[in-house]
Amino acid sequence: MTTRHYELYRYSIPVDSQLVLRNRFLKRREGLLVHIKCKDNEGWGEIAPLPEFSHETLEQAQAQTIQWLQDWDCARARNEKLSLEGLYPSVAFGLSCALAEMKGELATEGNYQFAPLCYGDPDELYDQLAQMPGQKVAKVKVGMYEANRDGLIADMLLEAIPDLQLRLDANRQWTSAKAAMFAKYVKPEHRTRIQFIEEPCKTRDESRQFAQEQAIAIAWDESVREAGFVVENEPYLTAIVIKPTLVGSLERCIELIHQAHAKGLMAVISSSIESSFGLSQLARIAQQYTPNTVPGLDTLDLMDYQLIRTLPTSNLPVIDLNSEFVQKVEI
Ligand SMILES: O=C(O)CCC(=O)c1ccccc1C(=O)O
Ligand SMILES: [Mg+2]
Repeated sequence: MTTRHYELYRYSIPVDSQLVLRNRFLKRREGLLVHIKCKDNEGWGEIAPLPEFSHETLEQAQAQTIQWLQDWDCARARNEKLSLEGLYPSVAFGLSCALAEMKGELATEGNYQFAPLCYGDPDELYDQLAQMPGQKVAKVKVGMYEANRDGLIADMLLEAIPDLQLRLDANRQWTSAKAAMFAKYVKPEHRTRIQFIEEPCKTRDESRQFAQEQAIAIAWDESVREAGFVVENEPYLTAIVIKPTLVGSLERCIELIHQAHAKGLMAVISSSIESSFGLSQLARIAQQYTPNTVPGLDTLDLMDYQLIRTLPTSNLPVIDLNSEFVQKVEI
């Protein structure tokens, strides 16, 4: 008779309120760690719906996780599998990671060379880029201030660092007029070093039109999470951004990665502001499934602590399951 064990922990880690998510300041990042064990094999996963982005709340995710774990235990006792179909994306992702770890399907090696993220001050980028081995890729958030300022900054960075590739992220903030204003400040000879702008305009059609008119590459991010999304080749589309916590199970993410690669597009594994625990798993997923693409996981510095598993690139203090920021959830 096989025995299964499962445990759930809830964390709440202070984050620097500099973090602006659609003008909302996040004070703490909260989520769950799930631990499952079957005979000698065990696996962990992180379930952390992101306020304003996820449709599910942490309470809903927690209740659904507990129910799934109980159903899973019963199903396994009958030697049946239990599907992750229909679960909230954050729950499906965290549970699928725990299952994959338990089954030894998740490689241990990770890709920790993230694209440094710049929220506004370009000076901070210079140092980081100088220390970056290999491909120099940085990501700058745009669309929060004046579009012409965004254009000037992008052009200045591309001018100053000749081997720099830039990713820009507008989060659908620009009207077509503002997007054109941005482009006006980026010299034509610099535009090919913009790997992509994530969702420049309010609608996909406006973004497509902008890309063609300005000869600037784009990527889908928000669109990837919309119902019925399929990866298709389009002029100037170079990448899709995959935020697994917002997308769903590892299997769904892998399917999207395969679709993207089949069309010659990059698939960029990206952060939903998970703890270092979740980010380390995302770095492993990136290494395993998108080994030639720099992942977009540079969000750990927003937090005050790392959680149990650390990133080799971080010096932040580490907290464990006994910390005041972690509580066991009684099931
Ligand atoms: O993708 C990255 O490089 C960093 C993560 C990031 O930008 C992000 C993180 C959480 C929610 C939304 C976004 C976003 O792409 O705008
Ligand atoms: Mg984005």
